[in-house]
Amino acid sequence: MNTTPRISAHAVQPNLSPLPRVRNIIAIGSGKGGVGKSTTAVNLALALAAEGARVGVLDADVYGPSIPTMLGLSGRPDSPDGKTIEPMRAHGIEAMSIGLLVEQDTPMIWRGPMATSALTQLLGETRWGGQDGGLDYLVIDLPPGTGDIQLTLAQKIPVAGAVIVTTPQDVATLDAKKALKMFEKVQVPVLGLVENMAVHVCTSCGHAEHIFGQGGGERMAATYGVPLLGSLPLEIGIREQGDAGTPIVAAAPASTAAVAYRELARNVIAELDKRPRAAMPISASLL
Ligand SMILES: Nc1ncnc2c1ncn2[C@@H]1O[C@H](COP(=O)(O)OP(=O)(O)OP(=O)(O)O)[C@@H](O)[C@H]1O
Repeated sequence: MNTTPRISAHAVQPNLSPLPRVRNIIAIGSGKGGVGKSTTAVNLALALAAEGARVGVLDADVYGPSIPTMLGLSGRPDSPDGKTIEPMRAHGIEAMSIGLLVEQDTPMIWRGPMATSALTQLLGETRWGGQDGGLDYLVIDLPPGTGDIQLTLAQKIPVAGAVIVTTPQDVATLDAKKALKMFEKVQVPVLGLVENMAVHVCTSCGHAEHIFGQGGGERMAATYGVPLLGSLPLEIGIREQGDAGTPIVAAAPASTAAVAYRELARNVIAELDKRPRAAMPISASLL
């Protein structure tokens, strides 16, 4: 197996101050809620790490943070200097979430600007890659939709590319198109789509069913001229492992689903490779 990491570094939008230790920020968005955005974000992050990269994940879903549960994280992150926060670690990747800073049952009753400012602070004040000499990829799990938070974050954070998650269902692709348009409007390159819950194979009889419809992701990708980066099955193991805090890429790396996430990760890297290179190599930007 070739384990040589193929790490990309890309130009970011002008006028945005890049995070000094982060080479590529990948935003994971969706139009509709519940389509599997967080599940995709954590498994993609782990799959990128399995390709040999140093990876972090930021849970930007302030109103429904699920990354701590999906990564099996508990407790509070450390702040040795009282100014910056150490990211927490799980399954070989770094993670930060508003959910790690508040009680689990505390609702975030914040208006858009407050949530956005809390998130940009969380992003900037976390010592990403502090122990590993930097991160190759920081995966940001955005809240669903195209509201104030997503828009402001997309404008404020130097995102190398966005990945849009949808199910094949019309109501989901319709909203995914809005997310795609939003990224285009704020000049964040759309790397492509992920079609989640594309097919369900019965564990008893092997019958394949397209519960949420068939070909929706492919059609949308063709219509908008963006790649279909991956197609994930609707599978009980993906749900169970997410709930258990050991996502399927970590728990069952040889499973069909994990192999599909690894392919997604390689496609994301390949898409980033097609973008213009950043002027500064990571070794220099880390100085
Ligand atoms: N491919 C899959 N197979 C089976 N279950 C899945 C799959 N993808 C996601 N799920 C499950 O669907 C539910 C919603 O997934 P997830 O929380 O990742 O969605 P989301 O789009 O991030 O939701 P939200 O809008 O709340 O942020 C979870 O219970 C998750 O375990």
